[in-house]
Amino acid sequence: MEWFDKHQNEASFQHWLFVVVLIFIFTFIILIWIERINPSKKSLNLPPSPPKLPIIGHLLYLGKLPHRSFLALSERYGPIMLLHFGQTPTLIVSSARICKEIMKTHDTIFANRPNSSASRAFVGELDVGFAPYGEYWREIRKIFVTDLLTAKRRESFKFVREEEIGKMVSIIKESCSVGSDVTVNVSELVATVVRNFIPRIALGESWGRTSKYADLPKLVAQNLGTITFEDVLPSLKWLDVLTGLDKRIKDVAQTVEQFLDEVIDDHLKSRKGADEPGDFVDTLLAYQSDPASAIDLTRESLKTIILDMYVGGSDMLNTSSEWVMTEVFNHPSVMKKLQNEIREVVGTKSKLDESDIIRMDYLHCVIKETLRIRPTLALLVPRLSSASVTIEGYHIPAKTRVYVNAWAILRDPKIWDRPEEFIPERFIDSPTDFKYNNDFGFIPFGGGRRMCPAVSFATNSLEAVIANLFYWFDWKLPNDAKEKKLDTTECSGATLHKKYPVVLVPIAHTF
Ligand code: HEM
Repeated sequence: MEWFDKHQNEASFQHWLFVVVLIFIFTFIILIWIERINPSKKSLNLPPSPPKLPIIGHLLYLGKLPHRSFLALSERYGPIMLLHFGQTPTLIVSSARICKEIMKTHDTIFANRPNSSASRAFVGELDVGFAPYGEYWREIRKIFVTDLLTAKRRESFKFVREEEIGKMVSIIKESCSVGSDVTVNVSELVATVVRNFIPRIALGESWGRTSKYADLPKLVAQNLGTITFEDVLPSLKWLDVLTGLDKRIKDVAQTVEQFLDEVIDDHLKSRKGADEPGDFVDTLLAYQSDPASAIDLTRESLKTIILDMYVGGSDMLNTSSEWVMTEVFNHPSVMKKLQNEIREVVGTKSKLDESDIIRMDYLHCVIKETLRIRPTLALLVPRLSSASVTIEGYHIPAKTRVYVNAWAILRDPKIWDRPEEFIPERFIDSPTDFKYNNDFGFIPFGGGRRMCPAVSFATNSLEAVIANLFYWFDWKLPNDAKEKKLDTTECSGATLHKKYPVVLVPIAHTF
């Protein structure tokens, strides 16, 4: 009897399972059919789109490295595609011609940013990166750019940068003196320079309190790149709670809040006079208390703008320095040529001044070529259309998210000769520049109104770190290295990180 009951139960369970699967398949087919015959969509000339699944849309096409998946898709569907991530319409742009339509012809329509669960938790729409296009964004971006550009501030960056890089050089020299095959983790050392340098210029403090919050920039950048259920399938947002994603983002946001509150309170306690040199927070506080200022800067706005400087600065600079080091090391003839240039320009001074760097033309080319072949933000920062618009005859609805696949454009064979090869020489005597690039083929810092406001600051910092690493030292792989080159595997995330750190043996150069 027991045996009969058990099998009766099993049979009934299998029966129900069969019915559930059948209903599921049936619903799926109906949804695909509805999607195909939807007349409202048929009448609009929307950009090409691969077949999509009900509910999740094209989510499966994202893959581990979306910039690579999108390039493969664009080879089939063209340089302008409309995908749906869950319910979110998303335009994927993979050619310079269409990028120009987005960033120049229709720049004001695409000058907004979409937000996400993470961006709402960290900055709302109050920082430079996520503020909607308009008066408020214009004003805070102006503060940001002005602060980065004033001669006084540039001098202070130079001084702090030289000091922090000097410490890195001393550490490497020490390890050279220990033995002939002692490795250094260059990624970690560069991260330390940046971790010390950015807080000093942004917050006016060095490795003190910030050590307690050492991982914050990385955590914020990682979480900003996270897609939650709420972002793509709002009706399933309860899954974010179930998977712990919601808590993870809230926890990081709370730590960010606590950190920035401490920073602001400390600055308020020791306010500087108008003519004393201050840091970025002082600039913001001075703006806040100036009755002639164009907008009211609340404490919340202040915090998010500081976060832009702190996180944007740290994560971007670390990642790009690692890639420069990797590409240069993996191309010995480039490394030799670069070292010759740096050592020739510095001469017998036995000190590398930042003013020397202006004369290092090949170094500028190396930085450009690295950011071409390894753009730190492979898909830039997404834009959002504020009205419907026609591009190349296609209807782009309002509120469409736009990803410009910079990674694809920067290796487009129609623009670049031998695009997969690392050839800094391509930039010698070339007018192609980060800021003035009218054909939109060279866009590692984006373009148009929302282009990165820190181009010069970022490239100057990168050049200073790299020039020192190749001036003072020759480099080789550890004796037990299995490969002859540094690994170039990429990691998924908003920023194009390297999967493995740069670990090399330094050899102090004898002058
Ligand atoms: C190698 C380093 C860097 C790269 C490759 C880079 C790249 C970018 C890109 C691609 C964008 C989006 C542009 C667009 O939508 O067209 C952007 C925006 C931005 N970047 Fe950078 N960036 C770097 C360093 C920095 C640094 C050091 C800071 C801060 C000190 C910074 C602050 C910002 C801000 C605030 C925005 C938002 C601008 C806006 O929406 O108006 N970036 N960056």
